[in-house]
Amino acid sequence: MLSKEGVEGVRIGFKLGEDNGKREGIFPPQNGKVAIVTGGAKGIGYETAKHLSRLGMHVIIAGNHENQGLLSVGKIVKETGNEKVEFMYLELASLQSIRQFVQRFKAKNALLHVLVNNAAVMLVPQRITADGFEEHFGVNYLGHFMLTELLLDTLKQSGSTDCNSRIVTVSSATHYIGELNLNDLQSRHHYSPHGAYAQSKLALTLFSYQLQQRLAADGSHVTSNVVDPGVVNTDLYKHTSWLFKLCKWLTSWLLFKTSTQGASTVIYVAVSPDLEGSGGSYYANGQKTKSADTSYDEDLQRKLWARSCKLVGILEHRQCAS
Ligand SMILES: NC(=O)c1ccc[n+]([C@@H]2O[C@H](COP(=O)([O-])OP(=O)(O)OC[C@H]3O[C@@H](n4cnc5c(N)ncnc54)[C@H](O)[C@@H]3O)[C@@H](O)[C@H]2O)c1
Repeated sequence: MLSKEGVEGVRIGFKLGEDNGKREGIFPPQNGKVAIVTGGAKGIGYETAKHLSRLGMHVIIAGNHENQGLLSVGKIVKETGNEKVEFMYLELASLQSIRQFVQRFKAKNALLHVLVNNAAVMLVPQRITADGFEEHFGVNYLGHFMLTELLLDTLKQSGSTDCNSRIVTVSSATHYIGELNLNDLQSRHHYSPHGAYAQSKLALTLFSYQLQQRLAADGSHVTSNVVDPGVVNTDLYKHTSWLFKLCKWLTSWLLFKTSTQGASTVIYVAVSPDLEGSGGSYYANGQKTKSADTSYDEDLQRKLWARSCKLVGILEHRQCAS
């Protein structure tokens, strides 16, 4: 099957966005490329990892549940026939674990063409990470901030003019109602699970745009984009009320996307030739879309960046230079 560039393409079994039928999931093979998918053992991350493997990529599932990760690797190998799929332990709630993950990855001397910042928790009770960060902020945002920062040199080495490396950060429509409280990023004065999740997703969106600016300013062949996968029937909702779960159970066939549908925009942004060299955008339903006005506030982006460097203990002038 030929993709629109005339390259022998791989159909990966879904249609993109709401213009179903106009654009199908046919992408050029990605053999020889390497991807890391955080939280790739289940849900949207699993489908992303599976489809990237089907395209021939070497995929690393980075997650904090080893058994589940190994089971997912086995399923993907069986289903795609691609044996270059592996699990590597990564606990995003621990800066030490993130550092160790990056050390182990770098010891492989592999390139890195796609980083999918996908893992998340949602609506968890007030809890803190190993480093004392509020869990939504620490896992969803700061963990990925740190991971990306430590992998940036490899991403830069792996990208080229006609084949940029790609950072795909999974946000959520919830970011539209998010507020970033620079005076209380850890929600110590007031905690609401919804507010904390929304703040983490707004932070990821601000980060992704600021990262793109910095990458473009230093002429890197790396792009950074954000994706909203839509409302998807996954375990992310396990901390919701029983009433919500009942409604979800009754209506999921109608109102919720499947994980494969949820992964479609993530995969599109990770590999589509349409987006070569293009960064700094927000995608939903396979289309470039406007994110919340606050997310474009460059002053806020820079402030969050500086604060994040401080919180994770990275010198701002390292990669984070303003
Ligand atoms: N499901 C939806 O409706 C929906 C809507 C909008 C955005 N999203 C986003 O999509 C992404 C994927 O979510 P999903 O729906 O597949 O959820 P999911 O619960 O099925 O998967 C989340 C993954 O993150 C991993 N994870 C959680 N905490 C971790 C930690 N501390 N360290 C390492 N990994 C950790 C989990 O193990 C799991 O593999 C998330 O970023 C989520 O915010 C989902």
